Amino acid sequence: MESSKPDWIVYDILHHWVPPIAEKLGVRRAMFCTLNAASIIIISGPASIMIHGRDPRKTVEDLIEPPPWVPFETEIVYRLFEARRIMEYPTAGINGAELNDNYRTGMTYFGSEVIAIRTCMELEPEWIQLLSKLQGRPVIPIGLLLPSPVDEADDEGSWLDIKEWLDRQRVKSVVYVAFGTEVTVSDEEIQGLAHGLELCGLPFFWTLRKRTGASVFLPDGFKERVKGRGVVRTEWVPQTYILGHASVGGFVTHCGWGSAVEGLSFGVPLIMFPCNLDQPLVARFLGGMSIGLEISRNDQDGSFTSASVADTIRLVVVEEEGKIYRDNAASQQKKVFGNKRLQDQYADGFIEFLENNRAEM
Ligand SMILES: O=c1ccn([C@@H]2O[C@H](COP(=O)(O)OP(=O)(O)O[C@H]3O[C@H](CO)[C@@H](O)[C@H](O)[C@H]3O)[C@@H](O)[C@H]2O)c(=O)[nH]1
Repeated sequence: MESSKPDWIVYDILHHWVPPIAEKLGVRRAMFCTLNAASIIIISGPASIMIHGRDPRKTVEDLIEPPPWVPFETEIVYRLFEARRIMEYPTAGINGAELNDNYRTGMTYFGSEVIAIRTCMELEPEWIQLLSKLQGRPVIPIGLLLPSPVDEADDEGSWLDIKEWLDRQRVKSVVYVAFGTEVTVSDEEIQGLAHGLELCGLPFFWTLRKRTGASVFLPDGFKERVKGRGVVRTEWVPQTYILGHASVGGFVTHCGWGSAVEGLSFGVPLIMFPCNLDQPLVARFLGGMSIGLEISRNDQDGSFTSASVADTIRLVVVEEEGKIYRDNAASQQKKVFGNKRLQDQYADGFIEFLENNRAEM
């Protein structure tokens, strides 16, 4: 920063050490939140409370209710087994660990002049306004940052091989399965999902990255039984290219905000299997819009059956009773998630804001 003298620095929500350095050097400061507004508000409240460790939520039961700083009614809450996972998360804000995520987020808010956030007013106006009120700073929704179009010459992640397989499948018949880059899906969960995919009878493409479980954890004989119908890849794949392919008809997702937005930007309805962090909140939020359906799980321990995996997939992707999810995903794609003009306006607006509010020389 000292040598390049930027006008602005834009940083992630946990980089609490950036704002004091920038301020000293006269560089303007924008925090960039890659979570949606409802999720970040529910995860961490007003900066002053987070910095001083005064989060009133101390028990699992506290987390299954909306936090006290949300003044309106909402269905966006954790379930019991999810709240337990939140409590156990190593850097969770509510476990009192030094420099925990809530402290860091609080300090980042505190040192920032504005909050830029990957969302838009069409989706969650009341939450965006609340975020600004709670943190006492302007909040700039910068839109959903739509995926770049497919570059046919780009073979990153063996796209051309994958495309060749997708091209051979029927339109809107393939189930794409992926759980992002951070969460750990247990061996037991992988087994349950695998049996469910086998049972659903539809073609599927599963990116099961090594971090979330290697192919050795798949049920015995799984690969042979689904041969020709199912593909399992353990290395990085070009997710947005896959989701944009005409053969994809449903997305089994952990509901990371990035993945959810990508799927919906192509009008692909979601089969939701949220794991941790903001993901359950994203699932409740999008579930409320009926653009996807959660795989039902036991409230106490999160267990689920492979039959419910198969049924949810079939309902969302092919069954007549699930048409509402496909229709809503398609109409929301047009209106909001895939509306390039609208989303570009948000991004352009942010750039304009940065240009009009440069650091004083
Ligand atoms: O093989 C792969 C695997 C992932 N991706 C991409 O990686 C990104 C994953 O992002 P996201 O869906 O947001 O998931 P996480 O990586 O798990 O994201 C973390 O950050 C998100 C906010 O940015 C939170 O919503 C999540 O809960 C948190 O786990 C997406 O752009 C995917 O397209 C690929 O392109 N290929």
